[in-house]
Amino acid sequence: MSHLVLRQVTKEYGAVRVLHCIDLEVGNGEFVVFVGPSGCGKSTLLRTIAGLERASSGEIRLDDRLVNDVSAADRGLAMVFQSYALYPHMSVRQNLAFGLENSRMPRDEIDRRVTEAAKMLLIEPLLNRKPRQLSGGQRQRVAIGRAIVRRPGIFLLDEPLSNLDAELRVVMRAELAALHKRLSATMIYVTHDQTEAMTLADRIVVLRDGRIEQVGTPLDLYNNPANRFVAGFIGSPRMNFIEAETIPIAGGVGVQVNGKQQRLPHLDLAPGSKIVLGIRPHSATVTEIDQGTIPLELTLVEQLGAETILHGKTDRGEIFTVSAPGQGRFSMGERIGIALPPEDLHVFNAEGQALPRG
Ligand SMILES: Nc1ncnc2c1ncn2[C@@H]1O[C@H](COP(=O)(O)OP(=O)(O)OP(=O)(O)O)[C@@H](O)[C@H]1O
Repeated sequence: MSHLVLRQVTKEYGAVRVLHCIDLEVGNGEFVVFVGPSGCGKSTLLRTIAGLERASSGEIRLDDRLVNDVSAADRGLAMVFQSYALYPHMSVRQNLAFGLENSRMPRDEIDRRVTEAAKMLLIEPLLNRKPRQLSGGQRQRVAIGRAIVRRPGIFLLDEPLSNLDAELRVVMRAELAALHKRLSATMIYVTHDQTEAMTLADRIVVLRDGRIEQVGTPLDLYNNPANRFVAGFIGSPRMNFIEAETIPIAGGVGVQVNGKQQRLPHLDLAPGSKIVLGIRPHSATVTEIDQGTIPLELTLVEQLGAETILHGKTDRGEIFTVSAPGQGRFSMGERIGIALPPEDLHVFNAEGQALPRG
């Protein structure tokens, strides 16, 4: 179990900078997840920590040791790839043992570690099979086992579940969470799946265009996104955004929603400021079209059993999603009213930065 510090880490490929001044600390035993859209630099950051890429500038410290010039093999980390990267001609047992044999570890210690990892991952009966004789989930277990036997300071996992079907992903997600607890291991995990990030992480790092947008616990990011990008990225279905302009309301400012004034408490803005209101689909409520509610024309109705997800367009053409509890009778083309409870509204300025809420 190791602890990692990144200070002002940048990575450039030629003239293109793909990581910008990354500052981050990952504590002993922490499970940290990097999320962000495709191409934002998640894998590059992980590979730079692993030593598979060299940082262009900045410092990488593992347990207070500067490791910028230390090779990947000597950093004491283990990486698990999306592609599993198993040796096809070797048995599961040989795949698990291979890295240890290369380090000239005594045979009985290798056998002990292989057996222990195989037991932990429930792959003992598969030890004599070749990778092609395994299912996707079993292969991924072997890939994780190969990391476990090395007893690394940090596990680095690059989209390890993305080749699995939806059901197996959920099972493996739970197993990974249990494994993290059991090993008390430091883990850094890359995914573009925000549900995976929410369910696994102690802390999430949201990246965009090679920069950190926000770092926090899953609920920190969900409840208090620092900006519109994080607000839209964390939470499913994604947050709705509605453009508005502040108006003076007795003792403060507010907004006008469909002819009705709504106060925005604790908002320190001049009247006439352009803002964006954010509301999660599970916070907005479906009601009659009335003064103060936003009319929505439904374009898609998704019956999920316990809830109905309604997608539609406002009269201004903004796309809006709302969740109605239960199995309501809605049809496409129908017009409904949406109420925005003021206590659940997020407010962003014109630049997309979140404004403090009461
Ligand atoms: N070897 C390379 N040479 C040049 N550019 C690269 C190289 N590797 C990555 N990049 C660029 O760096 C940026 C970040 O890539 P990276 O693979 O880290 O993104 P990612 O967030 O992991 O994306 P994805 O989710 O699609 O895997 C991308 O714009 C990519 O094109």
